[in-house]
Amino acid sequence: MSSSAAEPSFRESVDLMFDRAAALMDMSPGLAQKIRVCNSTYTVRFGVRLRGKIETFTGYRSVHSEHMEPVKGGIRYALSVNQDEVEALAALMTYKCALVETPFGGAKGGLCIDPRQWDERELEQITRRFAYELIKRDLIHPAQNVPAPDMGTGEREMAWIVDQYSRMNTTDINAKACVTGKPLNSGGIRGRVEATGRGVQYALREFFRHPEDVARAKLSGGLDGKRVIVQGLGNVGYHLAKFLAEEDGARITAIIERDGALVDEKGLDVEAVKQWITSTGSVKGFPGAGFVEDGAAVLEADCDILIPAAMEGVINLDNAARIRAPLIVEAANGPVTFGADEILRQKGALLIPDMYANAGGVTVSYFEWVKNLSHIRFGRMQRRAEEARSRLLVEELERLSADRGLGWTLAPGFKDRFLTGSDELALVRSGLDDTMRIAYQSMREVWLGRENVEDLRTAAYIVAIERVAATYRSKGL
Ligand SMILES: NC(=O)c1ccc[n+]([C@@H]2O[C@H](COP(=O)([O-])OP(=O)(O)OC[C@H]3O[C@@H](n4cnc5c(N)ncnc54)[C@H](O)[C@@H]3O)[C@@H](O)[C@H]2O)c1
Repeated sequence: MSSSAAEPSFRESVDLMFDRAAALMDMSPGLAQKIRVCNSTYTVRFGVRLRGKIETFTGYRSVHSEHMEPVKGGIRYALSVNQDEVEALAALMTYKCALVETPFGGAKGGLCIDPRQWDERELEQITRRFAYELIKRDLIHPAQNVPAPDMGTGEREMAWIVDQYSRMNTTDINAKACVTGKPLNSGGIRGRVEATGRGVQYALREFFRHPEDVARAKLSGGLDGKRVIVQGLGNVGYHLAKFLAEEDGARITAIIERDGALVDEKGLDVEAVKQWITSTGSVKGFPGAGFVEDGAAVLEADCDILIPAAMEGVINLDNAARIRAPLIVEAANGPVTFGADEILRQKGALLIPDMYANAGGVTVSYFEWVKNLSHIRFGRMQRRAEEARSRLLVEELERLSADRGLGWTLAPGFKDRFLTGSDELALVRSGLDDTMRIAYQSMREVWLGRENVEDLRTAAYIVAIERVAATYRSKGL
């Protein structure tokens, strides 16, 4: 995305960020090098007969670190997919999983394809063939390598992949755990589709619980009324924009898409914009909002929070100096290049890094994987425990009221609702919320507690690298 000749590649950018953090740590250069490099990248070229001729596709599955297995990371469908990008994304997965303590190594996959050029039947053929190539080599496997959706893929592709794996491994009782982000009827979990956007919301809520941190971004108060610009109204961007607007009172003052940006200082109706894009294929012509042809220029507009949620490299050496947002939340992976990161820091902007901000997806993927392996509806066990706790609480309230002659009565229906316990979605949400709070605390401790650590990204890298290093130290290389 970035155009300056001085800009490093995406993978180099991730490595430079790693080096900046590692230089502040007490770790041997040899171990740092081992953690930083990508273990392996598999390239596959395969042919599929489509529309009367043979089309050749190129795909990748990169494994960055197997310090824990399975390795985990999405599969991206885009024409821009290449080895450098897949390796950068795989490395970020290693650090992300370590930061939020999901017990996975890091991986990523990609297929060079514009999914909009093919119809559903053709996409199924292509996906099954790509999956076949990866399954054959254990690059999709419940115990070794578990993909998930990323840009250009979703539940539909994951359903084809799990079905393909099941056909090729008919006796594997854990087949459903070979991929996450599946539809519910293929072994998915409630709350996975929205999980990354929900995680961004929880990350922001946690940030705004710390007034000193908010002040460092030259902001004050909470999320209510904050002016937010979102780039990319796909899976991640749509959910986070909707939740922030509908549940936290934020104003989405601009939505930037591929073909332009919509702007409205009063706040855009996210649901209406999404429906418009779905029905017309574009943001153009959306009624009642301003339209800017050069969408990328809107990244530089005045706002409180800028959330790039589309792709990497969009804030780079060319535009970083003109970015006005005091707070930038990396919902996408790698939207800010290494050079841009330095410029933003010098300007005093505060950045919540990708490996933390968008970790909601992999966190809920972990819950889905555990659900598949345990062969029991997620939360059935916890539900029993919660019901028992709730029952004790209600009994205690009733006893207190009777003892003291208070005459308290519980609202009609309340007791029943209270005693039903939590459903799967509530458990997923509370597990995700806990994860985002705890990870923020661990990052924050390093950010504010250690000398020479100036920013949350470096802090996040330090926490992640320390955890990966600890695993290597205890189990050996
Ligand atoms: N899906 C997940 O669970 C997940 C998890 C973690 C991180 N991410 C990251 O979030 C980002 C978005 O992923 P997604 O799953 O939402 O993808 P998606 O394909 O669902 O949506 C991407 C959106 O961005 C738009 N877009 C693409 N290029 C753009 C550009 N140059 N300018 C403006 N808009 C553009 C697309 O039109 C689309 O609406 C990626 O960086 C991905 O790696 C996704």
